[in-house]
Amino acid sequence: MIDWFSVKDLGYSSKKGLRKAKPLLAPSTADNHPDEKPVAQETSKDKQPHSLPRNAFLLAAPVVLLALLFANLQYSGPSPLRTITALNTAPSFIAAAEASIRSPVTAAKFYANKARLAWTWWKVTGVKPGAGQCLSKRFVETDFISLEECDVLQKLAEFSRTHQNVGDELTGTNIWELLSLNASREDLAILKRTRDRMRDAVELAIPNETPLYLDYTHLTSRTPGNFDYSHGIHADNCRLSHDRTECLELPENCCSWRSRSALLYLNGEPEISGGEFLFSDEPECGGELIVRPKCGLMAAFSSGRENPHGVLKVHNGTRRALALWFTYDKNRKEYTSLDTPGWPN
Ligand SMILES: O=C(O)CCC(=O)C(=O)O
Ligand SMILES: [Fe+2]
Repeated sequence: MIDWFSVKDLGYSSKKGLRKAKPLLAPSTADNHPDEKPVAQETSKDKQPHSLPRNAFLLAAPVVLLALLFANLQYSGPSPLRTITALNTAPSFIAAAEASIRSPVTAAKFYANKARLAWTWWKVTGVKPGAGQCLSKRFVETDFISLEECDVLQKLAEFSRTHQNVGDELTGTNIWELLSLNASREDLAILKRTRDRMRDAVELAIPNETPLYLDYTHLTSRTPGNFDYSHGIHADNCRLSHDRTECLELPENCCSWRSRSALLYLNGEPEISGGEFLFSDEPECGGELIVRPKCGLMAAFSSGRENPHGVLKVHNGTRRALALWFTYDKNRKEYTSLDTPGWPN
């Protein structure tokens, strides 16, 4: 489940990446030193330093909420969901998304989550999120999984043996391969849980009336290459023309049925240089945006022409990511059966 207005989110900042969450409320002295004698008569002045952080937080919360509300009201363009209709290649997608928002409960969850995501977007990219429009087609999450979980997923990514690119810059592995190579059940359980959580986060942030299914799970490893891009600018469910004004149908075998994409990065901070994820230029989203991959950072977006993206060259190290694609087509679901041999229930 999503951690609404997670307090630990407030510990991050800046374009350059993310620093560790810091607690907002300092532990009280009494907690740290149980043997310390209580002060006999504390004056109200004495109390102030202890209560200030809590008061500051209580005062700041409504101000932040009002600021986010104001940012949303300022935006006067078309409904964010309609914007996707105009651009997305699947015509039924937006009607379904709008219908799903009509339920007051879904709407409340959606807007609360959107306010939180607006804050996260700002912290990660340094750009105000176009007063909300942008967030209906792309968003980022920070601290989505722990360092330990990143390590487990990196270990699974090491199983990769499917060479896919010129110069062997990219290798990837999938669930079938992991099962056939007897990856540990505990590790697979972490993979399963992570991808289910990613699905939930994507479904909540960019909704639709029908359920979202996992279409394909790819654990990728990218190493230094000879080109400027490790993965050139592209869209995931159609083929972008060079001037990016058109997006053509992809061949039958892949992947026009994909509606959502999500990438979760797995490298600890000093492990790699380069390999930045790039959202290509979109004026209402703050122009070209670079997201520096880091353990627990997730970038997610709708898979059509509205989200051209790519990966810059890796300079050092092996860049590892969990890439997921999602579909609304039940027949494309990655697992038709939960009791696939070896796959944790
Ligand atoms: O690894 C990434 O950051 C993006 C990869 C990607 O866009 C893709 O595989 O389609
Ligand atoms: Fe992609």
